[in-house]
Amino acid sequence: MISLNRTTFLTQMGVSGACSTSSGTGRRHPVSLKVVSMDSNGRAGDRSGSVVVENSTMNEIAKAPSPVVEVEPKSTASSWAQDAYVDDSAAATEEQIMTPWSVSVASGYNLLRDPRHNKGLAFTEKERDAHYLRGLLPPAVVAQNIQVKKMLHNIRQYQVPLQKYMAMMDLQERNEKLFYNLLINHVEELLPVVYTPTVGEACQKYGSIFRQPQGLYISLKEKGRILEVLRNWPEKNIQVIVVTDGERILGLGDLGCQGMGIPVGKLSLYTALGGVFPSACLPVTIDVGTNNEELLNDEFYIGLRQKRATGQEYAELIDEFMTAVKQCYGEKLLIQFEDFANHNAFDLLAKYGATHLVFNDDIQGTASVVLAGLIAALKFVGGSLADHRFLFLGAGEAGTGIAELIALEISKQTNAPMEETRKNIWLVDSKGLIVSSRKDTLQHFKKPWAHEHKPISKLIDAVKEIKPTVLIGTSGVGRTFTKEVVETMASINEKPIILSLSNPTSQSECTAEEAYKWSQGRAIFASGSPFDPVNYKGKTFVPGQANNAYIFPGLGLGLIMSGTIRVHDDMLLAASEALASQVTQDDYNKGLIYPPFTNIRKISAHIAASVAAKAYELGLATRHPQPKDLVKYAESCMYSPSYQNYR
Ligand SMILES: O=C([O-])CC(=O)C(=O)O
Ligand SMILES: [Mg+2]
Repeated sequence: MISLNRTTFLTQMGVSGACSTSSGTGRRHPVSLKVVSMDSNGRAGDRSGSVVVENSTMNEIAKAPSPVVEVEPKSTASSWAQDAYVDDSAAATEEQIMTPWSVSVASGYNLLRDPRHNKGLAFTEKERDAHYLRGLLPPAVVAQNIQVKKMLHNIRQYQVPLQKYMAMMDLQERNEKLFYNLLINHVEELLPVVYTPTVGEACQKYGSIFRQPQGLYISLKEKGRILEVLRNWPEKNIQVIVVTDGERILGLGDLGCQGMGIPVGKLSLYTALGGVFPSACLPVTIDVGTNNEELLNDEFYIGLRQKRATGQEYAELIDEFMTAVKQCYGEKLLIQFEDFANHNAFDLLAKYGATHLVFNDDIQGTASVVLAGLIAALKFVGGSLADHRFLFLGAGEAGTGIAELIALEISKQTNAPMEETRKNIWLVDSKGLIVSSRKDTLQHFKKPWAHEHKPISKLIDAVKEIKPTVLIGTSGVGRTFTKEVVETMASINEKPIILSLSNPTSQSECTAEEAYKWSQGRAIFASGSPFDPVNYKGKTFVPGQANNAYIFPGLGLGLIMSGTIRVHDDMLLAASEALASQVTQDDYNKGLIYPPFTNIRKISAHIAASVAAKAYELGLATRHPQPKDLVKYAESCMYSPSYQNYR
């Protein structure tokens, strides 16, 4: 048995940066980190996690007579994963509680139940010998591509999308590499299963389908000890957190604690589409209660059974969380806010934008993807953004976020001030057109859009009056782009741009079929949730999916790989331009304003490179020197779902 100083050990593992330059060809040991913790009564608990250690790193360990290696719990803590866990230091007093660590090579039964390292039947004969797996597996050795084929076959047997979702989640909990291999190589087919729209239904029924917990739950019960709770998570080198409080899950409203499906789903896309390592991703749900009566009365509900905490109680819990994650994971941790209600989302972004690397997917990610689609759509319809008139149904996070980014892009293109460029952009909310006479009663994020106009209460009248060239739905209310609305758009424009962005499919403002049929095949249409191609009068129309899934994985990778410490609007513009530039002539020929998801890893690498380049230009990147070829660098940073050889 040998001891390693923890700092040396972790540095050798490259855990302070997932973008290590490992060629991926080296042999690796599946290593489980084991934390033996004690509660205040001195009872021992046990949390295990795993890391893969490069062969060279493990040479010394390999010489050890036993596969169990203990890591010295005392260390000069300042360099342990750079910013992390600084209080566990040599200077700490005896009264200060610390976490004793040990590390062991995963083997035998435990290895088969460790999703990060399990390969199932793909373990080779040699690995079965070396890792005490003899007899624990049937004799057949099966290659990963055959495992993928089998899983795909099995998933296709399920008729019900939720069953497919559950099968995918089970796989993620059983064999992570296989899960990602399947998802990456069949992304068009499986994205709607692990993500929108099925994830919406999964959240609604999360309590009854709940098997293995995924992610970290932080509820009001944990107030005052969030730092401690974070330490229960088995991974220490976290680079991205997606956090929700479950109050506005997609267009489905308050799903409380059951919103966890969203951070889990978003982070699996961070890995599958953006190549961020799964071990670096942490899904979090903050449970402050729910106002959803149905859930409160549901015996299978998994969250706190109380009405939502608001005001100071809410703010204090969020603040404790934000402080704790920065203390634990450092300045370069990316925190993605997801599906918070409007009344918190803007304020949280404004508050923490100054102190943390934060990004609101619903405000900024959606804005960036829509702007990309519009830039691409101009190839069909001509003119510049400044020549168009925009009307939104929905003036929440997505609506005002998109509107603001369009105004910013026009302002950059024309040098006109934002107050001017906003004037061609109109928003309708539940009370009608947002106009100056409503200004006093408007929420602050709507005020910049209150232009001079007589009040109009109905969308159809606003369409007739404003005569938009682009109609964008972000209201979260389904079927609001009626036949009359679409027909009116088609009577005003030769090629009306119609975006039905609300999710999931049930909340879409209109279907793809309706958009094409009611516009006689002239609409340029995209939606937040996927729709199948539509045949109209013998022609096939392929609707694009204007979903923030195009943007956040690449944007996140760009921020992480450059060590960026703050998100800047110019990075969102750079992401939009990079995405738009990936639309090929072939895509245009099919009527697409977004490239297919099949090429998403390549697209994400381009987005990441553009975002990183902008971060370097703005002086916000901390990884120096700047890599020469940022696209290649982004690709080299990406997680591979292929199995690695274990010695
Ligand atoms: O999750 C999605 O599909 C897009 C999104 O952020 C939302 O609708 O809130
Ligand atoms: Mg969202």
